[in-house]
Amino acid sequence: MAFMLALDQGTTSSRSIVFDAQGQVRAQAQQEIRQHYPQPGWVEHCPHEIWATQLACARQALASAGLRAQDLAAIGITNQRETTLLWERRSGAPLGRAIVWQDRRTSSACAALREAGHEPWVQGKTGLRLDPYFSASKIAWLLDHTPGARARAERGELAFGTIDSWLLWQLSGGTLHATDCSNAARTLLLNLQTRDWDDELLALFQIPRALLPEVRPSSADYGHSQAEWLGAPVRIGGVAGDQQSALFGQACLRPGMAKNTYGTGCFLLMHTGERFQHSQHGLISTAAAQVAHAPPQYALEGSVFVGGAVVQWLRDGLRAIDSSSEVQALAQSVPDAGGVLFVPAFTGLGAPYWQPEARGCISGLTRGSTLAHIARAALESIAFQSAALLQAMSRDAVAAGGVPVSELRVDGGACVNDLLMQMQADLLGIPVLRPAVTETTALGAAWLAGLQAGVYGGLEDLTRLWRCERTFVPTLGRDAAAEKMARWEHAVRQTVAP
Ligand SMILES: Nc1ncnc2c1ncn2[C@@H]1O[C@H](COP(=O)(O)OP(=O)(O)O)[C@@H](O)[C@H]1O
Ligand SMILES: O=P(O)(O)OC[C@H](O)CO
Repeated sequence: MAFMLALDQGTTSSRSIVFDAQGQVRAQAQQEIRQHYPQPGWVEHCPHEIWATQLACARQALASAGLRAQDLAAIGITNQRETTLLWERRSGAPLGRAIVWQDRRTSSACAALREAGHEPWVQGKTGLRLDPYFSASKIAWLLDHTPGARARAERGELAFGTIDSWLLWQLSGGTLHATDCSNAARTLLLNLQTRDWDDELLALFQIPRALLPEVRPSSADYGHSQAEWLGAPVRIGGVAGDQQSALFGQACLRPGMAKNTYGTGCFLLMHTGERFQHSQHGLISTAAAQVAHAPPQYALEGSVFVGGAVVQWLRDGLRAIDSSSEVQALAQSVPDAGGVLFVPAFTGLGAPYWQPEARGCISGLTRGSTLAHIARAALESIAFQSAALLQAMSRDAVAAGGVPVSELRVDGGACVNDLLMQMQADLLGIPVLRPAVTETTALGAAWLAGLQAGVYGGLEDLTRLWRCERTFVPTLGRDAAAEKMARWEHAVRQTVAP
């Protein structure tokens, strides 16, 4: 029996999961990582802690599975994307902490580039917006605020990496400086069509090419881990950003197939095939995971900033529940939200609205409104925001000559909530499919690695392995769903400052 070890380095924790060739979880381990908030709007991670926790989890998962390194066919890496760090090539020492994707310190630098009219051509090449979310402005910030860094970068003494590159560097004992196309596509420096770093983008952000890792496909040869880490060298065969990895792990491998991950935020991705497609509806374009020697694949992506986090707010802010899992019972204690609408625009609204100044709003309250109605409206808000994204994707798909999305595959911590999943199916009017293995992010990395190692013959094998645990079928009439969406859109407009 072949086994794969997935390293899943996320924003709040490092996890490692051992999968068998059938895609079943054999063992897993997880450790939280510390969040550093040195100033308002800044978020940092310690690179040493990321590596130490990831390695400890890998060892622990392997031991709990009762396996040795020799039993592993390959390692796959998946990671929080965009998070940026620099290190010294000679010593491997990081130049300070990593700047996390959520960090907004480069907002004004990005605004200045937008005001100077650069966004259209940057979007044309990268599929992205000029936003501090992506890596480029973070790299420039580090070069400008770390004494001597810019000159050292130009001399080729420093390396830039997203978290995948950092883990590869560590695993290879400082011999491999590489990334995969799905991570590189989130830097604002990769030309999505040539799949190479782009000189005009490098010039715009004033980033020396000597800093950058080599870009490889997601399922490809990444060498072997050093024997000291797991007891013997293990082939590294897969690397992908966590959302593209989840799209792969959901076996969304053909144009029009889509997945939504319901975590703190929600990340919706739709495969668009071999075509780099620009959104007409406020979504971003990105590279999907790519298999070596196969054509590049693309996806459209949209994210909801406050998804499961609205349930955390019910718990910690309102103290309406003691744990997230209690929200379903509270929301189900009433037949509907009683006219209450909750737009959780705590930190503005992302795609397809792009309203950074919007703030949260609970409307439609009456004398009869209760916490249960608010809890139900909170759950509905996750479904409404996701539905708005999926509808935008379907419109883009149709505009490109394709067909609307016909089913939605789901994962993430909040997908266990049956009520939420039913609300989602009702609003969308398409089936919502929850897989038997909901660890799809790690599974995607394991599959990418397994493909490279020859555990699987091709993508058809993976399509066959994907199993549905439960399908939520829409029960609401389309007119009623449209009316609900219209009320939601009206409530969204109320959150935007006049
Ligand atoms: N039963 C539930 N119903 C609704 N939301 C839930 C439920 N259980 C967990 N959540 C939410 O899911 C989120 C955690 O999901 P997870 O995938 O672990 O997030 P992340 O990877 O973003 O840290 C939290 O925001 C939590 O409030
Ligand atoms: O760490 P996660 O799973 O919340 O994912 C973070 C995303 O990759 C950010 O783009």
